[in-house]
Amino acid sequence: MLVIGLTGGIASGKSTVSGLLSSKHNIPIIDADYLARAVILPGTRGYKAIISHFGNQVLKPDGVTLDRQALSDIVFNDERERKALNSIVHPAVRHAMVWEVVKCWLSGQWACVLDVPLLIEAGLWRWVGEVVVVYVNEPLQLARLKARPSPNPNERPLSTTQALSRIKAQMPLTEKLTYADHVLDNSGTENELQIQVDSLVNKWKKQSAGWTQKLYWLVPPLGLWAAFVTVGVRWLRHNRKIANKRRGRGENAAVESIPPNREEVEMRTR
Ligand SMILES: CC(C)(COP(=O)(O)OP(=O)(O)OC[C@H]1O[C@@H](n2cnc3c(N)ncnc32)[C@H](O)[C@@H]1O)[C@@H](O)C(=O)NCCC(=O)NCCS
Ligand SMILES: Nc1ncnc2c1ncn2[C@@H]1O[C@H](COP(=O)(O)OP(=O)(O)OP(=O)(O)O)[C@@H](O)[C@H]1O
Repeated sequence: MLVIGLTGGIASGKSTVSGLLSSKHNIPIIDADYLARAVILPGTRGYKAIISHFGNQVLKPDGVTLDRQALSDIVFNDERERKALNSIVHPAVRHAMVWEVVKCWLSGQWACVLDVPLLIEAGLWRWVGEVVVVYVNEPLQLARLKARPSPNPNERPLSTTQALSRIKAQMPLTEKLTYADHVLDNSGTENELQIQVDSLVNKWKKQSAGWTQKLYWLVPPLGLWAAFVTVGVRWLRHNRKIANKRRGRGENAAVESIPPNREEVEMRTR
């Protein structure tokens, strides 16, 4: 089974891509944001740890529900507090994710997607077969983040300062590109994004169509061996990229691997 790690920057379009992968191509999605919510619901160990660390200031007036906005204001403005929250939530999310992958494998899926905003930062990129980064430049990212409707209608849209502090809480997207096996450039329309997604899925389908995939499923030790080889090759390839980057070549190569966005094309042709 092909385990695909899908990442990007905040509001770069990961959910839009995973929506396409799920609805159009029927690929199961394991959504880290969803799991991160589930592991801190009232009564869970995560919930108790959050209250014990952050206190009642992160509770709504009902005294039970977590006030996500209040928690965001703290963690997106203070790296130490963000690390504290991560250390509560991330182990539980990782645990839940492993189970979801096992369930996909047992049900005979040919692929599954881990939609994880912090795939690179948390080191999970090492454990997937393919890393896909959804890319937009920062001005477009900021504009889309501010324009995105909040799931809670009572919440005000993010200010520029709030939006920037969320963007800065993650590794710069250009740096994430150095980890990518595939880059989806989301600077254009959703239709243009869909064309890139379709072509990537076709490539994966061809790659997974052979008898070896069926053999790996039927003979689990072989499947495990193939997974170890994939992970080992990924580490070696990335170390080589980093070594090239240190020699001053790799970073440009990664950035050049994405198509120029519309504004850049317009500027170049002016
Ligand atoms: C801070 C919280 C309460 C904000 O909740 P809110 O509903 O406003 O946002 P939501 O959960 O939908 O996250 C939106 C986006 O913010 C970014 N983000 C969330 N948490 C983090 C973090 N710790 N560091 C960097 N970026 C983050 C991601 O890109 C995510 O997709 C929540 O995101 C949270 O519990 N974060 C810690 C867990 C985490 O790291 N989640 C990311 C996936 S594991
Ligand atoms: N090609 C596009 N053109 C215009 N708007 C887009 C495009 N792709 C995504 N959007 C919009 O940008 C916003 C962010 O997209 P999306 O929610 O998919 O990003 P995300 O990377 O999943 O964000 P997060 O990390 O916060 O979960 C959404 O409002 C979405 O509708």
